[in-house]
Amino acid sequence: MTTLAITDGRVLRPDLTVAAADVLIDRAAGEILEIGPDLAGEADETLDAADSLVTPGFVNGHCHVAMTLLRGYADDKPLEAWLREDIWPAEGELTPEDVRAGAELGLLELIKSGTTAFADMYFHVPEVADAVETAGVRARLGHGIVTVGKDGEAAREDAKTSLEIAREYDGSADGRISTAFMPHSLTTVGGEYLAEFVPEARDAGVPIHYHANETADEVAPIVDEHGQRPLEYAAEHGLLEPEDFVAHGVHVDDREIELLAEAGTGVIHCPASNMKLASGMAPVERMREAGVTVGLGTDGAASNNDLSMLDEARDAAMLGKLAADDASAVPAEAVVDMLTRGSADAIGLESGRLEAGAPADLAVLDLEAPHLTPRHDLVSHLAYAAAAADVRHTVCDGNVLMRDREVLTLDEAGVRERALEAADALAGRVE
Ligand SMILES: CSC[C@H]1O[C@@H](n2cnc3c(O)ncnc32)[C@H](O)[C@@H]1O
Ligand SMILES: [Zn+2]
Repeated sequence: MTTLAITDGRVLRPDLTVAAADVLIDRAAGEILEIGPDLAGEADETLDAADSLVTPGFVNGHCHVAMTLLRGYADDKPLEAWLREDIWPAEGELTPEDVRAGAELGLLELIKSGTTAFADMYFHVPEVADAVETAGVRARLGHGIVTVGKDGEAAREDAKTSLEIAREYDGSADGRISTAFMPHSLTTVGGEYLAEFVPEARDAGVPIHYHANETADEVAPIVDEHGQRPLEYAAEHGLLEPEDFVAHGVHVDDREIELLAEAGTGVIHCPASNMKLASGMAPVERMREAGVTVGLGTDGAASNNDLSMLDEARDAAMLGKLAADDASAVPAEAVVDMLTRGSADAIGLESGRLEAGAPADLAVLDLEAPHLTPRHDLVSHLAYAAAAADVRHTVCDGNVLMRDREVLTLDEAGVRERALEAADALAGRVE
């Protein structure tokens, strides 16, 4: 057994207390062996965490990681116009190589900001999976299905692709990659395809992930056409199971919150995307009070415009208070819980907590910074004051992905150069 010790840090425990301790990791198993004093002597390798906070690696519960190529490409529009006028035409030009370049850029950003796991919906998933395997993070990946505007054959092909990808890649990259069946949303995938393919996804044993209740404009047609709220419609189509998770959940009423809580279906709150596209304010406090598992996600870099989960945490706290008209709503502890355990639980991963037996997925944040001084409360700092640049080490599955701010699994300069080239060529093709 080879071991790694994270030494002399302050460790964020599952009960959200902080203790001075070392973390001893079994590298081959990718698991935490022990958290306690003076473990450096038992380790083959050490990672210094003096003056640092050791936290579970952040879990990004909803992303389109390759959309980094479209960062800044189209801003300041609402969802529907943004997708139809700008994003979908550009995505129509993306090659598998572009998606690989965009995914690597996004993964670089995730590792540099302390994220060790993410859920991703996109196309050209083999390229995303390959990049994830190289980068060393954990991911739940899926091919996003859109059937509107397609003939029956093309629509069925898209759904079949999602199922095949989910079957083929589940458990790949030494178990770091898991998958899901991913209909894009309840309005962009026809009910007949849900009826045909959801039972197959259940047979394949993979969860289902989709955008839901993101904008008021997306809710209205479902109510008009089916006489049901979107999540009632989703339940009727077998899309609300404990392993499933929905992105956004902004416009949910009391009955839908009850349905989510009863079903155990997770919600990934994406506050930055919801603010930028002016989609609305999710009732996070009410969902958490009702017992819904709530996690956090960035959504894609084209609607955010970065992939920092620490930014997302701060946004969730701020927006949650505004939505509830209550400064005590969505407090720091709730936000840190959503950033780590909440997202992990929602997307069906064991990570998100630092304790013996848990996956060795963690981030180490440098506390020696003016904006993290003084240190009354480190949970408060994580929720409100820490930033991506404070992350000094990132570890996933027992492997050091970034040491002292140097990413070890990806060549940063090469990744940036390939992404720049791909983005410029893409913009040229779309014009
Ligand atoms: C078919 S792959 C996924 C698909 O989703 C698009 N997308 C990005 N952000 C959002 C969002 O906030 N709501 C709905 N759809 C979104 C992305 O551009 C891909 O086309
Ligand atoms: Zn999305």
